[in-house]
Amino acid sequence: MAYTGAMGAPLQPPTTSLSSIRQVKLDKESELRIEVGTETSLKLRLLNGTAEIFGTEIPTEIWISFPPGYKFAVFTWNGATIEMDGTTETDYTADETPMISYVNVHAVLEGRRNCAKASSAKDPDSSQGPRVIVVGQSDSGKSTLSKMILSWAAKRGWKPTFVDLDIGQGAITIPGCISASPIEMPIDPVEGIPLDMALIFYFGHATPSLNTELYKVLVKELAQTIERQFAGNAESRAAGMVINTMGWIEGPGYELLLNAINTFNADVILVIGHDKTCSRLKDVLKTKPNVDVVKLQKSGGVVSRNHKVRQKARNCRIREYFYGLSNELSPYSNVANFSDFFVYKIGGGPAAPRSALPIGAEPTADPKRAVLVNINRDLLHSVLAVSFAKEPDQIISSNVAGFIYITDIDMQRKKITYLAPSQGELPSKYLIAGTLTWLET
Ligand SMILES: Nc1ncnc2c1ncn2[C@@H]1O[C@H](COP(=O)(O)OP(=O)(O)OP(=O)(O)O)[C@@H](O)[C@H]1O
Repeated sequence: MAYTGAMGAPLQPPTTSLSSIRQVKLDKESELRIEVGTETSLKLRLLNGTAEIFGTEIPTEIWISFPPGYKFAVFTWNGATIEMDGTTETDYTADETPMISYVNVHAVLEGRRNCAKASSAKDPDSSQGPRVIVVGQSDSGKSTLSKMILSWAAKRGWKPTFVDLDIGQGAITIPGCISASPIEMPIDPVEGIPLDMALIFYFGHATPSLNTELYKVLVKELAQTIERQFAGNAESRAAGMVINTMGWIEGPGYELLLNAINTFNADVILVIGHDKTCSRLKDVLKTKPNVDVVKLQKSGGVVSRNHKVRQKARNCRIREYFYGLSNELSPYSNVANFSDFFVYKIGGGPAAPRSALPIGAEPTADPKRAVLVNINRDLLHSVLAVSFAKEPDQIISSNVAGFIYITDIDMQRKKITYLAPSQGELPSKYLIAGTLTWLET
């Protein structure tokens, strides 16, 4: 059967695919929730009105490209028309969102930053802006809320510090890291956070249970470094920080959460949609009158990701580090001798010599000890961090310059082939290995 339209012009057969160019009109305080199709990217632009993606306003008339699988929402405070070109897995509009409560939090934080700015820099307490920590189960929208309140603050001219303690996904850099970065501009919804000012410590695993002691040590190192930066920079101090945490909030995960709250001296705890954790935290922190525990509603748009999707997201993040979001980066493949590097793993080796232990006691592995490992094919496909340490005993307390990816180990010629973001010698010969691997596809 042939299709003909007005004036007898042929029409395309009807299709069930959502791949055509189409417009969506959004009423005020509503959002368009989108999951980009898994195969191709989606282009989107704002035709009229105003709209933002996770706290960052989008420009009018400019097409923005979103990679396959990307999940996001375009929210409007006052109404907007959006145009999309490409395939989506799903897209729908929602007028019930927790955005008003989120922006109210932003307003309170803004007030505290202003008070901090107006105080004498000599008073370390009153000149300190809010230290916010965002808590919730996996897929409760913690990273999204963190980015939103950071972007709203940056839009008002503040330069708050983003602290990412979520080693599972990595909102600043690759997974397996504890990191921080000042946010000087609203966060680009696609490109994310520039790495040039990031302070990164490498934990080396995507789950904290593999070495909780090391996790705590790195949290402390990062907190102390930020504390020193705040001491010399009144502007950053007044802007405060927003800390994104892991979704592990039960058992040892809860202990790590309390440890993070105390280590960073957090004074605003935002709990997304988890009554039990909220009341537990209120109870345990009631002796600290300056700490506010605030429960916030989870957005109905937050997408749950199963283990496989999370693993895929981790791989994408590592790929993005080396190749960029749309293959715009060209990493270098380098070959080095085994003797050019010292590869350390943290955790292992005896905690104390047997002679120092009571009779009959067995030495246990020290989770905070950097142990030199032999280079062998076990390291194939590992992601190693390049430490800034000058000496081996500084490895655990040093941040890292970046990462390399081991693509070949030649045991006979004693050569390593690795991918690095740039050409030439690495900034250090001390490398840190964990369990983080990547299979380049
Ligand atoms: N309103 C929304 N509409 C559509 N997608 C959303 C919305 N809010 C968040 N998302 C998406 O849902 C996913 C999960 O959100 P997010 O990463 O913020 O959760 P999380 O609690 O930080 O998860 P995790 O603990 O696993 O890191 C992300 O892909 C995010 O882009």
